[in-house]
Amino acid sequence: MKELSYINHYFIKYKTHFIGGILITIIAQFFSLYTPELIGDSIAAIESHIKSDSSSIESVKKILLNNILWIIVTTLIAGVLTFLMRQTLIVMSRHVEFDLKNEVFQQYERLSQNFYKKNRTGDLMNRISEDVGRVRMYVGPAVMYTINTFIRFSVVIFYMYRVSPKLTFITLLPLPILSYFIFKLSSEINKKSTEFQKNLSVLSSFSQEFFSGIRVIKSYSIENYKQNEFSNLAMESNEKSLKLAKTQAFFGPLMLLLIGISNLLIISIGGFMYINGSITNIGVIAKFILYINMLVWPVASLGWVSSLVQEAEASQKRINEFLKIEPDIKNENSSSMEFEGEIAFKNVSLVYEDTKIKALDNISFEVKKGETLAIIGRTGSGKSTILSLISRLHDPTSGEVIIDGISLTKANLTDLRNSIGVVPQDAFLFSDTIKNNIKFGKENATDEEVIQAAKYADVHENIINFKDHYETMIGERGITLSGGQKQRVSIARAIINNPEILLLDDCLSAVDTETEETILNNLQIVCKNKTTIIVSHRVSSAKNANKIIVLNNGQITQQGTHYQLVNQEGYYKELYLKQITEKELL
Ligand SMILES: Nc1ncnc2c1ncn2[C@@H]1O[C@H](COP(=O)(O)OP(=O)(O)OP(=O)(O)O)[C@@H](O)[C@H]1O
Repeated sequence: MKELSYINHYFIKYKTHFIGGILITIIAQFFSLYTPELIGDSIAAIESHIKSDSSSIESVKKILLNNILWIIVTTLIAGVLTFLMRQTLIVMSRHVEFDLKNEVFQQYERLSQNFYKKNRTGDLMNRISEDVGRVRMYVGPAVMYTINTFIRFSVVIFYMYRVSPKLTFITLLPLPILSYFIFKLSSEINKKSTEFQKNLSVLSSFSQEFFSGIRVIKSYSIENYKQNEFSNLAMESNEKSLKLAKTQAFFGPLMLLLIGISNLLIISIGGFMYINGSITNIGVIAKFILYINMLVWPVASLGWVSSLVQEAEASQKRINEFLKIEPDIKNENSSSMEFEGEIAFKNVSLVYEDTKIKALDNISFEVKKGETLAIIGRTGSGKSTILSLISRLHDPTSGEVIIDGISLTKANLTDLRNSIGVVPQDAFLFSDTIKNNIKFGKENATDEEVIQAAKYADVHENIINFKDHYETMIGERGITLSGGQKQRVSIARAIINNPEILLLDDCLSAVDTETEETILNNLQIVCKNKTTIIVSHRVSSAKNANKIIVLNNGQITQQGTHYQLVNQEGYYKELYLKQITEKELL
């Protein structure tokens, strides 16, 4: 219960539901106890009429009618109260589930990229769905059944003891055994159900990957191979579900067996006691049968509840592990800041923690406000890493990244990121309309601003050719954009907010050189007086920059203007000559 103590504050937050639920449960129990009492009394009335003949049939009828009416009324009240009990305690658990999901999600949002590299997406999804779901089972059903059992037990045993202490003791004997077996069975069911669930998530991850990679699968014609893989996984899942069903099938018979034993004990022992006179009427036996049947489910639920609590404890432990993680990148400054866009790297090195790759090695350069810097270099030379340091997705291992004279670690992270427009290499777009994807860069942008940004990114003409224009859905539920279209929508998204700093990570690689030139010319208008950093493999993207740096193995090997670099031996000149020749060949 140590881990579950984390959610105690939710019981305080929802104290009205919680306390209300307990009170309603107590009252419901009292009303539900009227039925056995009234049935017992009715049988006793009939018995005394048969035996003594002293009471007239009319008075017995009156007693029976009266009792039947009371049974209907009290059962109805107990029913309404049971409904209210669920409405308070189970509704409370749904609120807690909602809050906890939000809490976990907020934590996910705080955590930095390293966290996402260390944890698999499936695990992250499980924390927020299955683990939170199990904790809800503790807050809702487990708490509700425990309160219910405790109250019902106390009240029923008090009533039974009042009538016959000896019969009470004997008939209660099988109940702890019942509880023990149900506990064992529930644990087994939970174990098997977890295995089954695990298998199901493997199956759904497999299907998800299959759907995403359907183009590759079809082009390589490996449908049969994938079908076999799927069949094997489905078979495994089938076996696990059969095992689970078999174990679950024991539940009902076990309950019936133990109810049967208890009833047998009441009838036999109660019968002897009636014969030898220690019980005065048969109504007592009827009452006891009904009482014991009322106790069986709460006792059985104790076993079930304890396995629910065990599961919830394990789930909460996993959730707590995530909630306790402190993000590597923290916002240390909450006072609002405005950035001009002067960037300096001072002896910056970065070694990626997990791969131990030294992506940057003692890098120093400066970009003045309004200037454009181009970064050129072979693949894996560290270009994207420089951009990720400017957005502070990582912190350097040594050295300092400075913006407007302030070390990035001291800058307000939210304001910093709001001042930067990023076009990443992979141009990720959400499954939403084109308009919303562009507006993502500026929530309150007008339609005119969206269109203007798309025009600058040279994608407006493409968009208006789609049937639904800017309302066209893209991604899973809509059309598939070409690589170049995606890159341009992504550029529109980055420039719509008119950011002080624009980071373009090889984002024109999928467009032809003509479109590249149009976009670069447009960007010169948009980015007037803004700081721009362009990462590219093409000289054409870099040539107009105020400064170009050439990276190799994380080090700056050359720097200067296009004119200076084409006039010195090195990678830039080689690339320039190669790309000029390619262009001539076209
Ligand atoms: N998040 C990461 N974790 C670990 N290693 C990384 C990470 N990102 C990049 N690397 C490694 O760091 C090195 C530099 O990568 P980077 O992406 O900065 O190169 P790049 O010059 O942008 O390459 P490309 O031109 O192919 O995009 C590479 O060896 C890469 O494998």
